[in-house]
Amino acid sequence: MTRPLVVLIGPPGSGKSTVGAALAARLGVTLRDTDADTEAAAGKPIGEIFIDDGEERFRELERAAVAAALAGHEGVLALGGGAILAPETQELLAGHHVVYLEVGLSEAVKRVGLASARPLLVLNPRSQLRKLLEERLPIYERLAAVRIATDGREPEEIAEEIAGGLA
Ligand SMILES: Nc1ncnc2c1ncn2[C@@H]1O[C@H](COP(=O)(O)OP(=O)(O)OP(=O)(O)O)[C@@H](O)[C@H]1O
Ligand SMILES: O=C(O)C1=C[C@@H](O)[C@@H](O)[C@H](O)C1
Ligand SMILES: [Mg+2]
Repeated sequence: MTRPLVVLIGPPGSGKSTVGAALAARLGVTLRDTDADTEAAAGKPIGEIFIDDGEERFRELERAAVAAALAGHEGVLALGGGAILAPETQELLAGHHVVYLEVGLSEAVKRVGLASARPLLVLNPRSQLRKLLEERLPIYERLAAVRIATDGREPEEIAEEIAGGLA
C-alpha cells in the first residue's frame, strides 16, 4: 500500500509547510501539502473558498484531499492546520507516522504575522490563535506518535530530528 513516510500536523505557524519542505529535500522525496491540494480541487485560494463557499465546504474539500493523500502519497505529507478536527481524518491517521510540530502562542503569532492569508486569523491573530490552540492541542497530542518543539529552532534542525526518528 502507498502511504506517506511522515504526516506533519500542528497549528498554523508551527511550520508544517516549511519543515515539510526541508524534510522532503533531506529524504529525497516530495512534499505534498493538503492546503495546496484543496486549493487545486477548488480552483481558487483558501481565502476565496472561505469567502465564496464557507468553511464547511472548505472542510469537505479538505477531508477529501487528506484521504486521497494518505492513500496515495509516498513522501512527506503536511496537513492543513485544522484538518485533524474531522473525526473521519482522525480515524484515517491511525497507523500513520504522525509528527506534531509544537509551537507556543507568542511564537505562532509572530510567524503568522499580521495580514495573514489564513482566513481564520485575519482579525486579531493572537486571540484567534489562543482559542484555536486551546481547542486543538489535546487532539494534536492524541494523534501524534512524536512531538517536536519548534520555538527558537531552525526548520533544518527540526527536519533533521524528524529524519533521525525515521532511521
Ligand atoms: N522553525 C521556524 N522558525 C522560524 N520561522 C519559522 C519556523 N517554521 C516556520 N517558520 C515561518 O513561519 C511561517 C509559517 O510557517 P508555515 O507556513 O510552514 O506554517 P504551517 O504550519 O504550514 O501553517 P498553516 O497551517 O497555516 O499552513 C513562515 O513564514 C515560515 O517561514
Ligand atoms: O488551522 C486552520 O483551521 C487552517 C489552517 C491552514 O492550514 C488552512 O488549512 C486554513 O487556513 C485553515
Ligand atoms: Mg502550511
